[in-house]
Amino acid sequence: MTATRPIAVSLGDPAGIGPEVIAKCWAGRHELDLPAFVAIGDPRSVEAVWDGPIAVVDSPENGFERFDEGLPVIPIRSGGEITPGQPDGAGAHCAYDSLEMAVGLTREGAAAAVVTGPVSKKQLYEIGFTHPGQTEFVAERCGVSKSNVAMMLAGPSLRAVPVTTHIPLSEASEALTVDLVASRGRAALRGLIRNFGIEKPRLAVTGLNPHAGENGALGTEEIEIIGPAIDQLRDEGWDVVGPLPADTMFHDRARAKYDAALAMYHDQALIPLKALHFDEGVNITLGLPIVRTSPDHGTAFDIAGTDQAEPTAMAAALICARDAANCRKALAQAGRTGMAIGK
Ligand SMILES: NC(=O)C1=CN([C@@H]2O[C@H](COP(=O)(O)OP(=O)(O)OC[C@H]3O[C@@H](n4cnc5c(N)ncnc54)[C@H](O)[C@@H]3O)[C@@H](O)[C@H]2O)C=CC1
Ligand SMILES: NCC(=O)COP(=O)(O)O
Repeated sequence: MTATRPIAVSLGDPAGIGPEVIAKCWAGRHELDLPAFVAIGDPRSVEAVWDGPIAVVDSPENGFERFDEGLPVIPIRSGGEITPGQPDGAGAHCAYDSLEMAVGLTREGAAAAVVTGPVSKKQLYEIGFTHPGQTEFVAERCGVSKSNVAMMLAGPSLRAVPVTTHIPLSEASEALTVDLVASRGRAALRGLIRNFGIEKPRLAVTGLNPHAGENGALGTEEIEIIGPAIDQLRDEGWDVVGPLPADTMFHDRARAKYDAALAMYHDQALIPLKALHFDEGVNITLGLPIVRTSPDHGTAFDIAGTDQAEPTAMAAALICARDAANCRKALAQAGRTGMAIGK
């Protein structure tokens, strides 16, 4: 990461806890050893929950220069009043515009990485946001097909990637295909090399059904879809095991055997991750030309404005973004892409 390129952080929904956790990160930047960052969003959303110094800036470079003066914020004004815990349409537009600018600044190279603050999917859907989440939005802005990115939730002792993400559970089984499972698996494996520097990544793949289908007696997705996708990845030279029963894949001894778990649906991956690491979980989008991370938690409207929000997951997202950017830089300097083992 070059000296003048901070991380761009979109503040997320102005009525959520994004403004509070990023302000707390700035206040704790020395103890937490955080990289320089510039926030993007409405400065009033920070003022509503924090009485520390704010430096209104006009570019990431300017934010970097003034980082020690106050929390640097590139302003995106919300059209309405901001009341913590009470989201509205104007706030959703502000969250959307902040996200757009943070991604744009990172894509053009003015910022080293993007960290996205928590948004309310419901509020965004109501103003016409057509993507299931920020993951797919960033993928589209980067020109990457949504099936070639993967949403990884990462904590100190578990990394988990769901194949299907923000769709109703009743549709998850229908959405699984050999190609989708294989492409998410490939994105996960490449992502482990490119963002975490793991030279020979090991992937463990869950089944969908109880006991991974019990040899077809409890469901056939393992035989017809997940198994063939694993075979494809193995044929490409990747170290992949599965399909394994999901209920026995996440205890301590099991987790020691793999670098990431590929799960079939959202909660199959996110429940173990959040049970183990809610306060330090990071959401990282794999398969992008830029680095994008986010804290694992949401908008927490129930506690916004009450000074109860823990900044630790946001701090972990900043550190993960810095480390991933540095990892990619080191690979590039070695003339490598990180797209396959040894490559
Ligand atoms: N990265 C993102 O943009 C994400 C957005 N969401 C969105 O957030 C909204 C709310 O989702 P929920 O399922 O309620 O999850 P949530 O993470 O916002 O809240 C769940 C519970 O954890 C608490 N909590 C969350 N973060 C905390 C923190 N940093 N410190 C202390 N307590 C914290 C909340 O007060 C609440 O009781 C939804 O609209 C969802 O779409 C959810 C997850 C990630
Ligand atoms: N459950 C994870 C989540 O909601 C974050 O999704 P995204 O907005 O980062 O795609």
